Parts: sequence; structure tokens; C-alpha cells
Amino acid sequence: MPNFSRRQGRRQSPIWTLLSSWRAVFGTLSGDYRRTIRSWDVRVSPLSFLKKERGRLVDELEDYINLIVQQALLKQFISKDDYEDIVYERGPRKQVRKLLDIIDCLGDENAALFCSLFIQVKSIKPKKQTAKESVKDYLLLIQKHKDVLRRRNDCLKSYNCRHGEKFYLSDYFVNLLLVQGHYSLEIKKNELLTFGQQRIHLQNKKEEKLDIKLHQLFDKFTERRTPKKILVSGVAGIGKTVFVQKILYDFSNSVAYGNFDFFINFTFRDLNCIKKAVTFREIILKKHGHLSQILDDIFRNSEKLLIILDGFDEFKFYSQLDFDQYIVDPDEETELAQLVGSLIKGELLPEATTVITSRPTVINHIPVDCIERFVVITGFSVTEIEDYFQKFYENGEVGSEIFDFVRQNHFLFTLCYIPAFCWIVCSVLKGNSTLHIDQPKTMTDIYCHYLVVLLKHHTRQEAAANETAINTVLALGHLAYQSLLQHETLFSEQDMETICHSPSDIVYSFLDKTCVQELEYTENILSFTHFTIQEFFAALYYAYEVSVAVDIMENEVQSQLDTSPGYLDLFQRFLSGLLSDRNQNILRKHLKLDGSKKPELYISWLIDSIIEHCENGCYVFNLLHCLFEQQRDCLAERITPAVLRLNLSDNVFSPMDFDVLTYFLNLVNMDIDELDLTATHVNAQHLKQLQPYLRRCRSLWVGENNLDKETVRVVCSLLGHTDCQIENLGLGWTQLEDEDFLELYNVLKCNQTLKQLWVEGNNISYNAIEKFSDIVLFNTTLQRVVLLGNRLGAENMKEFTAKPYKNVIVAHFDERFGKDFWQGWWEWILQRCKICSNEKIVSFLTKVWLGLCHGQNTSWMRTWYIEVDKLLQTRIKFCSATNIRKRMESLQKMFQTKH
Ligand SMILES: Nc1ncnc2c1ncn2[C@@H]1O[C@H](COP(=O)(O)OP(=O)(O)OP(=O)(O)O)[C@@H](O)[C@H]1O
Repeated sequence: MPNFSRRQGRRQSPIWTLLSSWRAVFGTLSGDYRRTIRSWDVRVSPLSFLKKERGRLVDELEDYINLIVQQALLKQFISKDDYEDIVYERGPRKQVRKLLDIIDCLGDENAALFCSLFIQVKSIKPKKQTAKESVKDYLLLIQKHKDVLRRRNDCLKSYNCRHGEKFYLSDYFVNLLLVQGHYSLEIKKNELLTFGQQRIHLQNKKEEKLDIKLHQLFDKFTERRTPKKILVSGVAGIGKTVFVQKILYDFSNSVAYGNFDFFINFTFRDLNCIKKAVTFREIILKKHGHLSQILDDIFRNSEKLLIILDGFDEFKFYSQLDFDQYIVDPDEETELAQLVGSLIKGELLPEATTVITSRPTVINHIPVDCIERFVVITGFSVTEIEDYFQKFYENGEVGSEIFDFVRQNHFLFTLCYIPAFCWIVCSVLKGNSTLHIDQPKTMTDIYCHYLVVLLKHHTRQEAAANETAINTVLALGHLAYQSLLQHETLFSEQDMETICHSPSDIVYSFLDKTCVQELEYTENILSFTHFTIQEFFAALYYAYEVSVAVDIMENEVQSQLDTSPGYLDLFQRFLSGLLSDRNQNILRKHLKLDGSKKPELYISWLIDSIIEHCENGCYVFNLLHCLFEQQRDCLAERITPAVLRLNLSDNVFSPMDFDVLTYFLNLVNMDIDELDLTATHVNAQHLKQLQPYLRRCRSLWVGENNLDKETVRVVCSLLGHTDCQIENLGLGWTQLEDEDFLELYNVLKCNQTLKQLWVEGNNISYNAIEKFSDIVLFNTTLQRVVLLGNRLGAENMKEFTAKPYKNVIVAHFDERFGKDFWQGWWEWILQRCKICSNEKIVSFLTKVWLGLCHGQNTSWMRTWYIEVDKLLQTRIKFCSATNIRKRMESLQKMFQTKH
């Protein structure tokens, strides 16, 4: 087979062929040429001829170059490499020049063959295409391009899959929420500090936000002209790349974007590899070689062209963009930064539409006046998260079940607005994590996965586990920690100075930026993607920093910081999780972080704190969460309080909370002196599962929960159990009706342990109390049934004093029961008020008031009323919600009448 490549051997060709070809050149070239050549020596060599006439040949052959190079390749006059070198040249004239350069290295014989090729090709008079034929060709090329795009975009990123596994975009894509325009600082702050379902619901809040659907991205709304430069921003993992993929995929299937003929996409990650000056044509053909024949037409019809530039934040040269110097010709050679700048600015192909995606943190490198539409991807709301879970698990039912489980996990659900987080949660719960990490057991485990995934797959770093990466993560931790100390969630760019030299792709994987408009200027405000991420990083810093300047775990520091109750809860849970053996191993393995020096000391602190809180009856739930984070059952042996008083009140139980409680009760096998489940939304299901432990309780407080019939039944069965040890039972403000009260009566007739039953603030009538009062005729241990605030009128009160059960049933504020009895009750009321939110105080004190209004006043009661008055006064002073403030003021007036 003949081969005429520069890189391979050449064939000897008979002289007559050369001559005939050579002569033929005379005959076929235009008149001008013939004249010129006749005046020369006819023995002039083909090479010299081609050299001499280079300029004219470029003119003559530019219309045929496509055909010439194809024929040359076919006949193996040139190699595939030569072919590519030629077609990547910008424009047909340059391509002819390139070909002539190549021929120049091939010697005379081959040059003559080329001459004959030129003649042949030129003799095929280019058939004038009919308009119909050229449209047909154009459409065919569009289709070919769409086929390429479809093939390239039909599956999700490879890190989402294992070998042999494919996640087809069409099966897994979930609608992404898009918002047009900027966020206000208020919305941002609110989003940062709202947790759980509320955070997710904020996604749907329409005020201030303007929703936009994916297929409307290029539509004209109120603008003067259809927007051509569109900036799409969103935090790491929010789905920018998948969004681009979806656009390309829908276009390739012709289901949307019919206004465009061609979509050309680049990632800045790929563009970063270009080290020398290039032309736009070259970079297009590098990725979309199949467009070589039609590229000129694409440029000519550039209003039908969409250019997508994905991941601007990853662009190595974003800080070098120069918008004052630009190119206007796709065949002009220039540095990448200038080329990109020219595209964004709209100097190069001004009629084309350009979409740039970026994390919000670097978008200020793009001049505002270039952008005609600004869109933020805000991720998922409840519907999308559920859809995600269902699609992920393929089986809708399983997906929904797992979704419900996650939804009720306050903190875990908070971050599910980020699709990448959903993927992590789903894949680790399914147990098929591609990260080869053990099955996660706690929330910190999942956040650790998140850290590792973002570092490994969402940064430019070749290896997430290098020293720079570690230092950057710890520097971010430092920022998070300091801000936590200062109660800050927002930072200015100056606050970032300590990390400004760290690799931006790592730093900005965890940060978000909001552009705030002031009167005369705009300012960029940074934050972590969510407060929980800030708390996680703060804990990471604390875990690994040998000597922190201000130790947030010290009580003194905490009191100086004036932290509200619960402020450090999540920080502490993360800290415990990060200091656990499991996560220490994960961080060592994936980030090469040396083990922390703190676990032993921390565990001693944790155990001592749990013991202390259990003995004092202080709120202990968060410490139990910290213990759960450790997942070391052997620690239970060290938890030996003198008495076990578990206060878990005022925390709406999530399934995770429930798991934590049962985990603890299982490990610590002691009698429970007191279990306070007040205002936890505890339900029948919970109580049923807790039954074996509840029987071990001496005092059980279940007040301020709406107890339905089933739950009352569970309580009754508990009291009827032979092993039941409960002496005090609190069911105040639980919406008990007569029927429920009498059910309790039935079971209490046989109960031999209960001494006090507290059922304040329910809907129990005088009739039911009358029936219940029979209880004194039975041989029970019952000493008091407190019924303050039930459905009793003033006349009922009078009747009470004459009854034989008057010493047991306490239906109104009666001095006979003594100051001590009431003191305990009142202190409990005050303590509850202190930890309640303003809204809760209003509803709680209103209920308490109902119970008090029938009583007479004593001097010690007045002191209490004054205390309530003071408490309300302080709350009113700092309350910003008008309606709640007004309700507190009227409550205050009511209590003032009593002192
Ligand atoms: N719309 C979606 N439907 C289903 N899964 C999605 C969707 N968007 C994102 N994901 C999941 O989240 C992961 C992260 O998304 P993607 O890579 O698009 O984020 P990104 O915003 O480009 O992040 P970065 O800024 O770090 O590059 C995807 O690999 C995919 O698993």
C-alpha cells in the first residue's frame, strides 16, 4: 500500500507520471498560472513550483481543501496525524498553507502527486448544492452532533458508580430549583440558621425569589432582549454539572431548546490543560472534532449557537481575565484567558448565547455588565428530595421509607437540599458507597463522607490527601471555630485573609457567597454552605488543634460567650464523632490526617458530664448523642451515677433521638429515678418500645404532649404491669378527656406503686372526677391527683371542700396542701418558662393561668407572681415579634392582678 506520510517511507514513481502530472498542472490551473509557468523553465521542479506559487495556490484551493485532504487521507498520501493537523487549522486558507507545509517535507515526487490530486479535485467541479440539499446536509450534521452529545451525556458522573454500574441521567435526574436574581442577606441568614424540615421548606418560599424552569433559561421575560450571557451559580455539589448535562441531554433529544442548532460545551477543568496560545476554532475542534466541516457555518449562524462554560471557579486563570483586550475572530490566536474573556464579554461571537456555571465564591471576577441573566441553583426542596430517594432506590416504597427516616432526622435532613449530600446519604444508607468506607452509624460519619467526597471529587487536587489540602481544611476549621466563638455565620472577604493563599477550589467547596447591595456599593459576604458545615469544621479544628487559644469546651468560656442553650450541641456531637475511632481512621486513611491527641481526655470529660447531669437531673440529651457518636459500648461500664435522672424534655423526638435514647438505656442497666419526656412529642409507638425501661422509672413525666387514645392505652398498660415501679406520673397538658381519665382510674384501682398523678390543664370534667374519686375506697398507694386547670367551675370548687376525697384530689389552689407541695410545682413551672421560647411561654403560662385563677392569694403566692412578672418583662423587652410581644403583655397584665 502506498504511503506518503512524512513519517513513513516513500514510493518511487516513474518519471512519466510525474511529468504528466506536472504537465497537467499547466492545463488545469487558471489562465494566469499558465502564463506564469510558460515563462519559466518547464523543468522547474514541482516543489519549487508549489513554493513559488504558494500565495496563489491558497486562493485557488481554499474552496477544495476539505475534499483534497479527505482524498489525500484516503489515498494515504498523508497520515491521520497530518490530516488532524490540517483540519485543526483555523479556516480553509490556513489549512491549505498547512498542507503545503507538509508537502514541502515530502520531496518532489510526492509534490507532483499532490499536484495531480489538486488537478483531479479541481476538475470535479464542485457541484453547486441546491438549497434543499445544503439544508439537508446541515440538518444531518446537527443530528450527528446531537448523537455525540447524547452519547456523552446519558450517564451521571463516574464517581457515582462502580465498575459495570451505570446511572442513566434519564432515570436519576431530579428537578433542580432555579431562582433568578440575587438573594437578600436576610434570606441567606435565615437559611443558614434554620434546620431540618424548616430549612428544606425555605426552598419553596417564593417571596423575593423568582423561580425559573430549566427550559425557560433562555426565554425573554422582562428584559429588553433575549439574554445572551447567562451566569448560573450554586454551591459545591448543588448540581451545576448535572444541570449542564441535562441541558445538553435534552437538546440532544430535541425535547427542548429548539431555537438553537448547536450546543458546544467546555469544562474549565479541561481548558486548564491548554498551555499555549490557541484559537477558538482549535479548542472547539479538540473536543468536538466532528464539527470540523461545519464549523464555519456554525460561526456564521452564531445566533443559533449555545456555548457552555462549566465550572468557572475551577479556571486557573480566572484572576487574569482581561476584559479590555479581546479578540473578535474565532481564528485569531490568543492566550486562553483572553479568549474566555472575549467570549464572556461578547466580543467574540456576540450573537451566540453563553452560559457560564460557577460556584458563587468567584463570580466577582466576571464583570457585572457582561451578564444579562443571573440564576442561582438552590438545589432540592422536599418534593425533589423524596423524588431523589425514590429514584435512587429504584423501588419507590423503599425510597419513601428511607426518605421518611432521613426527614425526621433534623440535622441530616438540613443538608439534603444539596444533591451531592443526598447522594452520599442514600449511597451510604444503602451500603454501597463507592468510597469503601464502613457503613456510617452516626451523623458525623455522614458529614465525614461529605468532606472526603468533596475533597476527592470536587476539587482540582490530584490527591485530596496532601499537605496543602490538610492545611486548607484546618484553616477553614479555624475560621469556622473563631466565627462560632463570635456567634458569626457571615464573613467579609477580609476575614478570609488567613486562607487567601490556600487553594481556592478546596476553600470554596465549603463556602457560599452572597452579593449584598448597599446604598452606594455592593459587598460580598461569605458563609459556610450551612451552619452545620461551619459547626463540623469548627469541631474538626478543635479535634486536631493541639492548643486552641480560647477553649470553647471550658465552662468559663461558655458563660462568657453567653451561648444560648443548645448553641454548642451540634459542635459537641461532631467533636465526639470526629474523636471516635471510626472517624479518626477515616480521616487518617482518606486525608492522611494524623490521629488527634484528644480522644482520651474528651471521653473522660464526656463520661463525667453524663454522670453529673444524670445525678442533677439536668438536660442530658445532647451528651447522650455525644456518647452515641462514639459507638463504643464499653464506655457504659464507666457511667455509674448515684441516681439516674434523665431529663430529655423540650426536644421534639426524631427517630435518631429515639435511637440514641434506647441505645443508652440498653447500655446502662440501672433503675431510673426520673425520666422527663415533657414536650418531646412522644407517641404511642415510642412508649411501646420504651416500655421495659419505663417500668424501671420511679418518676415519669410525659406532660405537654398531645396524647391520643392509643398512647393513653399504652400508659395504662404500663401502670397495670406487675413490674411497674412508677410512683409519680405527670400527664399535665396532654389533652386528656374524661374517657382517658377514667381509663386511668380503672387501671389505678389495682396499681400498687403510684403515689402522685399530675393531670393539670386537661379537659376533665367534674363528673369524671367524681367517678374517679372512688379510688380512695380502694387499697392503693395513690396520695395526690393534681387536677388544676381542668373543666371545673367555681361552684365545683366549693363542693370539693366538703368531699371525703379532698385530701387526695387537688383541683384548685388549696393552701391545705402546704407551701412545700406548691413550691415544688411552682419551681417546676418557672424553670420550664425559663427554657421555653417566647411563643411557648405564652401558650404554657396561659394554660397555667387557667389552673390558678380559682385560687385565693397567699403571701408566698404573690412572690411567685412577681417572679413571673419579671420574667415576662425581660422577654417582652427583647421580643421582636409584635404579635407574641402583645400576647406576653396581656399575660403580664393578668399576672399583675395577682400581686
Ligand atoms: N438534578 C440532579 N438529579 C440527580 N442527582 C443530582 C442532580 N444534581 C446533582 N446530583 C448529584 O449530586 C452530585 C454533585 O452534582 P454536581 O457535580 O453537578 O455538582 P456541582 O454543583 O457541579 O459541584 P462542584 O461545584 O463541586 O463541581 C452529582 O454527582 C449527582 O450525584
